[in-house]
Formats: sequence, C-alpha cells, structure tokens
Amino acid sequence: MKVIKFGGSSLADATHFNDVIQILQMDRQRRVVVVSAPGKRNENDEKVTDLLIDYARAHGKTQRSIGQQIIDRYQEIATAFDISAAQFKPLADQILALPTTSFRGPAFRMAAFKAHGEKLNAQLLALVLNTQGLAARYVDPHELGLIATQEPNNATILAQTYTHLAVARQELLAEDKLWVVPGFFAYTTSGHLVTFSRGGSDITGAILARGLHATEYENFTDVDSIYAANPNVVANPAPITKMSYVEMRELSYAGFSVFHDEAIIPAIEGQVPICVKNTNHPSVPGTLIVPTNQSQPKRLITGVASSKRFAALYLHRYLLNREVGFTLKLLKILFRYHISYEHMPSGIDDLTIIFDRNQIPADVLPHLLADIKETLQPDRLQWIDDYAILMVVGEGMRNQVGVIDRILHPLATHHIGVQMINQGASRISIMIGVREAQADDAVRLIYNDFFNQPVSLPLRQPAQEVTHG
Ligand SMILES: Nc1ncnc2c1ncn2[C@@H]1O[C@H](COP(=O)(O)OP(=O)(O)O)[C@@H](O)[C@H]1O
Ligand SMILES: N[C@@H](CC(=O)OP(=O)(O)O)C(=O)O
Repeated sequence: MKVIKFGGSSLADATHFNDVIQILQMDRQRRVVVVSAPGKRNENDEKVTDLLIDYARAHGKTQRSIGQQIIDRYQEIATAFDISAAQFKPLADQILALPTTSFRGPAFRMAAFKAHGEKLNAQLLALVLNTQGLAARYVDPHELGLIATQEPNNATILAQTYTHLAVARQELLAEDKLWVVPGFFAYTTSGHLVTFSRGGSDITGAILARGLHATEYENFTDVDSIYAANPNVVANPAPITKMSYVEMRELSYAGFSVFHDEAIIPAIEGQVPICVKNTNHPSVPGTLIVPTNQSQPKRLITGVASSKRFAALYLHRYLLNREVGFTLKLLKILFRYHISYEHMPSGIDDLTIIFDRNQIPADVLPHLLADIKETLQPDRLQWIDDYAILMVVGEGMRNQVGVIDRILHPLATHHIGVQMINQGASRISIMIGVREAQADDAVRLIYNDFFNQPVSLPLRQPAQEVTHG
C-alpha cells in the first residue's frame, strides 16, 4: 500500500486534477491520497492558502469578495467535472460560514481558515474521483486521530496519533475505497484544529505513510526530480536520483523547499522510502529517498542549498571562556521570550546565535536586545538581519579531506565573506553563513565548482577509535 501526496501545484486546476486521476488509475497500490490546497496556476496567481489568510484578515465587502474568489477556484474545477450545484453547495457553504464561526482565539481562527484550502480540495477530489469511476471517500484527520500540539499555526504531531493510525490501518485494509485526506492540519487533544507550518501537507503524508505502514510514500510535485541545487538559483541543475534521509533532511532544512524538512522524521521513524515525482511527467522515475544510500556516491557532494530566513546576534565579551553561566543567562532570556535558536557557534571571547527570523516579531526585537544588553553587559552586540545559511551536503564527503578548502576557494576568489563555518559530526554536511545578498552567488559558485569541473580529492586517513570507560 502506498500513500501518495499531491502538492498545491499538482491540484491547481481541472487539467491537473485530470493528471491526478490518471496517476491514481495507474497503480492500485495508491490507496491513501493526501492533498494540498490549490496552488498557483501561473506566476502571477495566488495560492488558495494565501487567499484564505487574506480572507481571515479582511472585513465586510473585501472579505466577501475574497471569499467568492476562493469559492470560484473550486467551482471552476467542479464545473469541469460536471459536479452538480447541489453537490458543490456544501463546499461553498463551509467557506461562507467561516467569518461568523467562533473560535478559541485569533490564532486558532487563522488555523481554521487556512485549513479549509486542503479540506475543500480533498472533499472536491473525492467527489470528482467518484464521477470518474474510482470509488473514494473524504477522510478527515479527526476520523484518523491525528493529534498535534497546541500551537495553532505551527503544530507538531503527538505520539498517540500512531496508536490511532494502527486502528485506522485495519479499517483501510477492510475497505476498497480510496481515502482522500486533507494535508496540513490536525487537532489538539481537546478537539481544536491546528495546522503544521507552511508547506505542511508533506508532513501529513509522511505521518500517514508511517502510521499506516505504507511500502512507499510518493510525493508528487511540479519538478521531474529533486535537483542538486534549487532550479530557481542554478540553471539546469543535475537531478538527484537517490539520496539518504539524512541528506534530504539537511538539504530541505537549508532551502530545498520541494520537500518539508520536518516530513523526513516520520519517514525515518517508519523506515518508509520516499519517492518525489512530477505530476506532469509521472513516468519519469524522480528522486528516491532511502535510509542509507548503499551505492558509493558518484559525486563528492549531493547538493547545495541556501536559505535566507535567518538572522544572527553577535556578542563579544573578553574572557567569555572563563565566565560561568554566560550562556545560561542568555538562554534564560530566550526562554522567557519563547524563542528557540538554530545554531550557536562560539569563539574564545565571542559567540553568535543564529535564529530563524520568523521567530522574532519586529516589535519584540528591541526589547529582546535591550534585555540581553542589560543582563550580559557585552563589549559588543551586533544584530545581523540579513543572514543566510548555505548547506553543502553529501555522503560522498564523509571520507574525504580538502572539501572545505574546495568550497571556500571560489567564495574567496569572488570576495564572498564567510561569517561562519560549521561541519556536522556526521561529516556529510558543511554549513556556511554568508550575507543574504551573496547567498545565491555562493550557491552558484559552489555548484559550478563541484558539478561542472569535477576534481578528485585524496581520501581521509581513518581516525583511531578511542574508547572510554
Ligand atoms: N533542489 C530543488 N529541486 C527541485 N525543486 C526545488 C529545489 N529547491 C527548491 N525547489 C522548488 O520547489 C518547488 C516545488 O515545491 P512546492 O512549490 O512546495 O511544490 P508543491 O506545490 O508540489 O508542494 C519547485 O517548483 C522548485 O521551484
Ligand atoms: N497549502 C499549505 C500546505 C502545503 O503543503 O502546500 P503545498 O503542498 O502547496 O506546498 C501551504 O500553502 O502552506
């Protein structure tokens, strides 16, 4: 049994719905279909999720007009498949009812608005599949028992979900209908709807693949494969045919938005292989993501990603290395503000804390910095708002020396300043901090150096094992 997820780009209009129907007809192992909200139909279009966010924030006439725009997106698809007005009405009514429904608070209200993109698309796809001779039914995350944390717009799944999915699996096996499940949202233990972070339908697919014991998690999108660099940054990058879970986790964390970085975790826990494929070219094999890539990688690096969503706080204070509790005081302040950090590289007299910029609202930042200044009395404090992280990833780097030199050389020759460099203990990734404006150039330079002028480097001498105790 396979779990198959279609992203917003694969369900943007009736033509794409047709492709989806054909893909489902091709392989009867595809039993559970996870859907996103309709995505952009062209460059200038809006994703339905973004329209729903506008709908939640608007009032009066503007709100009614956005609501109608959302309904029209679904109506267009329904009309193309001869869905009757009576069948469509309950869908439209759900959108119309949102502004007058009461919610637990503004954040839960926003989550409920957003989730309707997936909710309606799954209901519509189930209707359409039935008209096309594929028996299907809408299955709400509530019915499956998807339980998540009380973070209305950034929830994470709770372990009890998997106990519920073990029961759901028996029901699925006893039934011959396709299950159409909306991605992106779940419920709290007290029954309130919460969404995962943006792009989170990938997460729903992975949770279901793990919990229902799928043999494969197919993730259909709008590119033939995952490429070694973001195709919006590098022209015609090399496709990746196979990679390990760890490689994917690092690359998606650092900007390969084609697959949500948190979605890897349920797949790892359930050891479910993931295949990323193109809805527009389903016969192209795509990219396979597996526990470990058994074959020796042909290249030193598998991919290079960059993400511009970061900011950094630089703190300098002489004799920092001798001061007991400096970092503890800093972390206590972050805890008070409910802010998590991403990385904390340090030197003898200084340290840098790298944050996801979205964590810190603009109005909170001055208070946070003032608190840090007052409590820690640094000699120097600098807030760097335009920080990007580059991640160079590859199982092929594990036993090689000289990779860092090779990454840094083209950056130095092109005057790209490196703010931070950090090699993970697994030795399959190197993280580099650069200024945001130079991030794309840095990716292009590193990609060109590794993929267009391959140079082999000497093998690292195996390190001596040291055993303690
Ligand atoms: N390394 C990469 N390989 C392929 N696509 C990438 C990569 N990095 C970023 N992308 C972008 O991810 C997009 C697909 O993700 P997304 O738009 O979220 O799809 P979906 O609507 O299917 O969820 C691609 O169209 C591409 O622009
Ligand atoms: N529709 C949601 C969730 C999602 O996963 O969408 P997509 O598959 O289009 O990235 C969003 O836009 O965030």
